[in-house]
Amino acid sequence: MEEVRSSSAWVATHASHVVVDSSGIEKVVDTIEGSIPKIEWNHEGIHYFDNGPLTVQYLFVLDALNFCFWPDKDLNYDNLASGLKEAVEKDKSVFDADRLQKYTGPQLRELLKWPRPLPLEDERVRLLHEVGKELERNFGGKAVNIVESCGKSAVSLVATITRHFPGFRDHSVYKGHQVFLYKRAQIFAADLWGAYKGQGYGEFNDIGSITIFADYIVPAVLKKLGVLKYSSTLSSIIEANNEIGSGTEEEVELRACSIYAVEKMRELIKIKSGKQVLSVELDLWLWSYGIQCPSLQHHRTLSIYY
Ligand SMILES: Nc1nc2c(c(CN[C@H]3C=C[C@H](O)[C@@H]3O)cn2[C@@H]2O[C@H](COP(=O)(O)O)[C@@H](O)[C@H]2O)c(=O)[nH]1
Repeated sequence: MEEVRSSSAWVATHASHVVVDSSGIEKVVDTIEGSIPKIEWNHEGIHYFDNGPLTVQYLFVLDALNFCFWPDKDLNYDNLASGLKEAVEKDKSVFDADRLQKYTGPQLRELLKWPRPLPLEDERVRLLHEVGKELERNFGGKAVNIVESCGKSAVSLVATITRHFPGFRDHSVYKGHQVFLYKRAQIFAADLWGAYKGQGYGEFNDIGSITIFADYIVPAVLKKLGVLKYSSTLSSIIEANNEIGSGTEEEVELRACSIYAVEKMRELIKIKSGKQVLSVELDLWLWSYGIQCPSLQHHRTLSIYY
């Protein structure tokens, strides 16, 4: 996504709280020598997959809710993915557009078998309603129709989703510049690509244009790897587990500098080893590395975007 790459680059070159350290990038590239460990999509089989259109509906609902687990220390992505998987295995109509428009908080909790209110529960329910309503209004109720309308282009899939679904329109205005991050729209394309192994509904001729998904894990991993350097103020906010506001300079810089840093890593890998590594592959490696470091301290922002 050109606007994601170029607006993230603008942030990185005007940042005041986060620095992208090129020697840190050099070190990481040297250690992986252009061959990142191949992480299998659908680790531990937590995702629903039937090789058909219902999987597309499942992934779209999953990525509509794929954000902000950290306020509940027991909740994580796997709970969401496997909870939705069990729900749809039990009742194939559970993600029908008309039903998505009616769920309440308690019903979503019941669906996920979560014993207490979910973080940002009202927003999660509102976003389900938004998805159901727009799917019904414009896509015959089926997410597969969005995929089929994008002519095997991940860029046009992301553009269509961010145009029609405000909840996926992950952007900020930073120092007077609009910055596009599009984390959940891009990860939907990547999840399709991963689930269907680049075939069928996962076939994209431009998957290379997808950037990493600027969540709260990847910036922390890049900091741990010495690729990102934080100001002392920012470091102490994160170490103290204090919240960082959505849309603040600090938050935007953490996310945008992560995107920019990985694009730089990609370029350096190409120069050093001639290998064309995808940001999606780098992301999966960085994210998997992150969720295996229980001590990893990530920034805490209440966001519906990641
Ligand atoms: N950058 C990036 N961020 C990702 C994912 C995924 C899962 N992707 C699936 C696709 C292939 C794999 O097999 C995965 O199963 C979730 N997240 C984000 O992490 C956070 C959840 O963290 P925690 O609270 O610890 O569970 C939350 O913001 C969530 O949106 C990813 O791949 N990349």
